[in-house]
Parts: sequence; C-alpha cells; structure tokens
Amino acid sequence: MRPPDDVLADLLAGWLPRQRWFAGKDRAIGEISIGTATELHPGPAGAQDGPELHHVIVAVRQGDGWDHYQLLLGVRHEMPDRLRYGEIGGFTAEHPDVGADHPVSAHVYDAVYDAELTRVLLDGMAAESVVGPLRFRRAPGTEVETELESVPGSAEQSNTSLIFGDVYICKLFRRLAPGANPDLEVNLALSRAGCAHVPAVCGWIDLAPSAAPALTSGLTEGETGAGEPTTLAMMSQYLRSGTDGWDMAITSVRDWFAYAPTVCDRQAPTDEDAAAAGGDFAAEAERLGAATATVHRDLAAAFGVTEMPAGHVREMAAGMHRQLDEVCRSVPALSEHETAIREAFDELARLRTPLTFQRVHGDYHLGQVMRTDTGWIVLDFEGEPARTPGERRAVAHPLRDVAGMLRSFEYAARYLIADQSLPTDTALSLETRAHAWAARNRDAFCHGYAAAGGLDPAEHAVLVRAFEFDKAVYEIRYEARNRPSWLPVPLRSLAHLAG
Ligand SMILES: Nc1ncnc2c1ncn2[C@@H]1O[C@H](COP(=O)(O)OP(=O)(O)O)[C@@H](O)[C@H]1O
Ligand SMILES: O=P(O)(O)O[C@H]1O[C@H](CO)[C@@H](O[C@H]2O[C@H](CO)[C@@H](O)[C@H](O)[C@H]2O)[C@H](O)[C@H]1O
Repeated sequence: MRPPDDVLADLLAGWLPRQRWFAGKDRAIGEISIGTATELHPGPAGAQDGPELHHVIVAVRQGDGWDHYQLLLGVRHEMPDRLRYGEIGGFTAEHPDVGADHPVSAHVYDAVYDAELTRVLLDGMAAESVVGPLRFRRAPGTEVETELESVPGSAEQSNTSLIFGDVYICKLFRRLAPGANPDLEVNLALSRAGCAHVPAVCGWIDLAPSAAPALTSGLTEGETGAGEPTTLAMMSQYLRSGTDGWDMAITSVRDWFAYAPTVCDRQAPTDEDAAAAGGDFAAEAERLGAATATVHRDLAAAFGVTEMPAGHVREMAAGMHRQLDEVCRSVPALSEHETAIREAFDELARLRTPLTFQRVHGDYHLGQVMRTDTGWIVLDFEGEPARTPGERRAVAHPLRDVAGMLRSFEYAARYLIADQSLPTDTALSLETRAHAWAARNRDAFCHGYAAAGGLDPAEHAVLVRAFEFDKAVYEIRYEARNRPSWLPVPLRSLAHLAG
C-alpha cells in the first residue's frame, strides 16, 4: 500500500523544496509525476501490517526542464516519534484485506531515517538481488555484512548517505542522471589500479536500462545514458578514522580568527604567526596537494590522456562565457564582477598552447577529502551536480581540480564571516585575516601539488584564474538553487578574486 500517485505528487510538492538535496529551490515546481515505484519490503508475499519500503523515482518539472529524483519511501499506519522528522504526510488507503469500504489512515515518510527498512539495501547487495528494475550488486571479491543498523550521515552534502555501523557508507544519489555514475566508475577503476587515496567500493545498486524511460523525460538524445544501467547508489568502506577536510579547515580558520589581530592582520603571515595561532592547516594543505597530484597521475594511467589543440581552449572559454551569461541573469549580484570575469575568460581564449586533458575529479573541494590515519582520501568523483552527464564524464584539464580546491580555501576562510550583520570594523578586520588564511593554505596546497609531480599552478596563472572564476560562477548558481543562505560566501570571495 502506498499513496495513490496523485496524492503522493501533492504531498511531495510541499516536501521536496525543503530537502537539502533538492536542486531546484530557485524555481517553482510546475508538475510532479511518479516514474517507477518498486516495493522493496515486505514484498508481495510479506506481512501486511509491518512497515513498507518503496523505491520511487519522481520526475519534477520546473519551467521547461525535468529533473528526476530518487526516494526511499516508508509507509506505516502508526508513526513512531523517532521517524516524525522525515514525515512527508498522511493519506487514506484502502484496507489491504477488505478494500475500499474500509479505508485506513497511513503515513508516508523518508525511509532513510528508518533503520528497520534500510537494512533491505544491505540484504539486497549481499544477495545480489534483482527486484523489478532494481539490481543490487556486490563488488567482486567482497562479502557484505548485513547485521548492521544505519544512521543518515550528518555531513553537508548534495545526496543522502547512510552509515551502516561504521562499516559502510551507502550514498543514495538523489538527483538521477541516466547511465553509470562517474563516482562508481572512477572509484572502481582507481581501486583496481591500487590507488591508496580512494575508499574501497563494496557494492552498488542500479536501474535496468529497460526502466530508463522513467528518467529521460525532457532530456536530449545525447544525455539519455545510451542503454546503460543507471547508478542509483554506491556503498563504500566507511572511513571511521577520517575527518572531513572542510571540518579541519574551519577549525583552523576559527583559531586564526581568535588569535591577536595585530599579528594575523598581516597579509602574509609567517610560520611563527601560524604556530602561535594554533590549528595551522598549511602542512595538511601541502600533503593534500601531493595526494591530489597522485590521484591525477592514477586517473591519467587508468583512463588515458588526450592532447587538446589550441582551438579547444577557445571553445572552453566560450563555454565559461555562456555559463556566466546564464548565472548573471538569475543572480543579478554577480553582474558587478562581470567585466573582470570576462577579461579572465578572454585571456584564456588567447592562449595558444595545446593542453593535455584527462579524467579529473570535477568537483574538487574540502568536503570531498578526508584525512585518515593513512593519509588524505578523495571522495565523490561524481562531478558537479548541475552539469549534464556527458560533461561530468568528459576529460578536462587537471588544474581545474586545483582551482576547485583553491576556491574551497576561499570558502572556508569566509564561511564564519558570512554573517551580514557584523559591525563594519570587525568585518574588515576578519576579511583581512580570512585573506591571509586562504593565501597561506593556497600556497601550501600548490607547492605540495607541484612537488609531487603535478603541473606547477604558478606557471599556469591564466588557466588557474579562469578556472577559479568559472568555478565561482558555478558556485553562485549552486548556492542560489540549493542553499540560498550561503550565497554571500562565494559572492564575497569573488569580490576578492575580481580585485
Ligand atoms: N567513505 C567514507 N567514509 C566516511 N565518511 C565519508 C565517506 N564518504 C563520504 N563521507 C562523508 O560524507 C560527506 C559527503 O560525501 P560525498 O560523497 O561528497 O556526498 P555528496 O555527493 O552528496 O556531496 C563527505 O564530506 C564525508 O564527510
Ligand atoms: O559535494 P557535492 O558534490 O555535493 O558538491 C556540491 O555541493 C558542495 C557543497 O556541499 C559545493 O561546494 C561549495 O561549498 C563547499 C562548502 O560546503 C566548499 O568547500 C566548496 O569550495 C564550494 O564549491 C559544490 O560546489 C557543489 O557542486
């Protein structure tokens, strides 16, 4: 028993825009339709009075475009308090045994909060089950433990991750794109190649190509995944000793801000200043740079490299201008920096050197790396969520990732001072310190990257500057759509970059 499609669509219209992973907060929802619905628990022969688990793909129209989201829906007659947080709404259903004459009330909710139901995912992967169009997979040579309870991850993220007993982390891709997800593809290839900087993949779930029509409404032919299975979820080894790079960086920034302003307000702090402030991140930033160069080397070995003629650089610059056109229309505050950004893109277009492209991370930032007891581990090779599937899997220049991480140092430096209500003097002093923190860690990261065999960012300043601006423009659109309250963070750091 699940809500009739029209009832579910109505309930979702109010609930979806409140979800962190919903990527359309800047536009009104025009229409919602239910694509596939697959009962995962109790299954056709199961008991009728226990909680139910349904896997549902919904298509959401906003303006002329459709997006497809994956949901795990729980259905119960009685909602325990511990699940209220995920409640989507109540509905009236036919009684399962006696039918329409005896309606019963029920609740539908986000089942990621219900450990009683999410274990079905582990069971499915352990047994390599096939349920309707859903195919559960185990990584070759891996056994999947099933007696584990899940809790949803608390990290800042665009999808939803379930942590199973500190053993596995299973990421449910929320906004689906047809075809193999690059996160799975790259992680499998890098693990196979023995790369020490990625977690082991333990299993995954995909959607059979026959169900692809549920995902392709409104897409062009090139974006429809060409008969491949679509990745729905990926389960990896949980890095229990790990700390998120973002959390580490923010701790360091906090120490830096708290330290005596007379010293920290210098534009180029010394090692002694940093040591006295405590929580210095520069040594980690340098190690992170080195790990990044190693991952780039392994990606090049696993997927190959492509020499791009100089003409391609002009096309790349044109693409950056196009994104800027679009984002300036939706976020007018960006227009203030438009001239400086366009100049950087034009300078890029004038470069005459051929460039070596390869598979890269594609959305590299401090939230995508974890410091563990064995070193830095790189996560989430999914590419930027707002890009098309083709763009996410395309080769690119490795300094694009470097620029992404440089932007992340700028973000971390300004996250704590995004509050608009700070008195002007305080804001100015903190901005100076933010700049100093970012400059120190940017330098350390670039040094580590070049020393470990990566291209030296200092020798490719035009490229790095254009990539940084391009990323900043992307971020402004991302924040407007996903986390409007964060918009001041990239806007402020952009003001600095645009000088
Ligand atoms: N293998 C892992 N072990 C421990 N924590 C992880 C692991 N993978 C991801 N995380 C945590 O989950 C967060 C989000 O992961 P990520 O793959 O970036 O998700 P999303 O694509 O939804 O942003 C990371 O920042 C990290 O804190
Ligand atoms: O990690 P995702 O693949 O979901 O990436 C998206 O979300 C990120 C935020 O969760 C976003 O990153 C931006 O915010 C980060 C701080 O939360 C910051 O470290 C990054 O530098 C900044 O770009 C990312 O852009 C987006 O694609």
